[in-house]
Amino acid sequence: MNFWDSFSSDICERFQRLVDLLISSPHNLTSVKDREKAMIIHIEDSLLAFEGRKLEGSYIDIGSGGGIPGLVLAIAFPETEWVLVDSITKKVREIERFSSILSLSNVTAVASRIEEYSKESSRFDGAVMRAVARGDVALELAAPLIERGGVIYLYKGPGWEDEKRFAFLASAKLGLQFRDEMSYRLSDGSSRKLVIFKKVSETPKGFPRKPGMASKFPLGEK
Ligand SMILES: C[S@@+](CC[C@H](N)C(=O)[O-])C[C@H]1O[C@@H](n2cnc3c(N)ncnc32)[C@H](O)[C@@H]1O
Repeated sequence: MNFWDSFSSDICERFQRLVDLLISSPHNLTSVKDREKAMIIHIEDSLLAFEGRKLEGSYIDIGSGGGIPGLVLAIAFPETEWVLVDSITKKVREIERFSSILSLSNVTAVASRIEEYSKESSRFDGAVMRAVARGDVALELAAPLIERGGVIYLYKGPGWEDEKRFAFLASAKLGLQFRDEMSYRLSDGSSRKLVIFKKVSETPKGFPRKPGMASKFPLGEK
């Protein structure tokens, strides 16, 4: 079965509409301006990572930019609830505009640094992050926001091989456990990974650290 055949025509139309909105945004949300390429880089990548998985519950997309992968997953799994966070307000306003045009009632967009948002937010069943930070930094930003038993999904490219040792060191300090590393290939031939960590114990006191500290003094190097 063709990959796209697993989605209804209504859902496929929303993916296409989202790509059109992304590439035509005046706020430079993506360097990919070709519609077909953008379908692969943004929609296919967001979805293939979760092929064969069913998402349920509440999720946070940290460093969502123009809403990727959060908006795509919110469309694909309408029964899930999403909070999409980015520190750049104009990007978040665009996410709000896209959600409204696409009539997505399961998406909330928040303009904040994630380290600040962590202090006031309730917890989520899972977090997704694509192209935000090195593995150890990403895990530190996500861990406090997840329920115990919840899951962090990192979208990674081939660079994961070089950064995984940092992520593993950090995970031990954050009450996280590595669960899986799933490889997939986009239809343009590029290879990707979905890396999965589970929160097995409470995040130790002191996290989140102040804004910027996670990347300035990464846990994977201490
Ligand atoms: C390269 S973009 C990736 C956007 C999107 N996830 C994607 O894959 O297209 C990284 C985004 O993360 C956001 N970001 C980085 N650090 C952040 C932080 N500490 N809190 C909130 N957003 C952050 C940036 O503002 C930027 O929009």
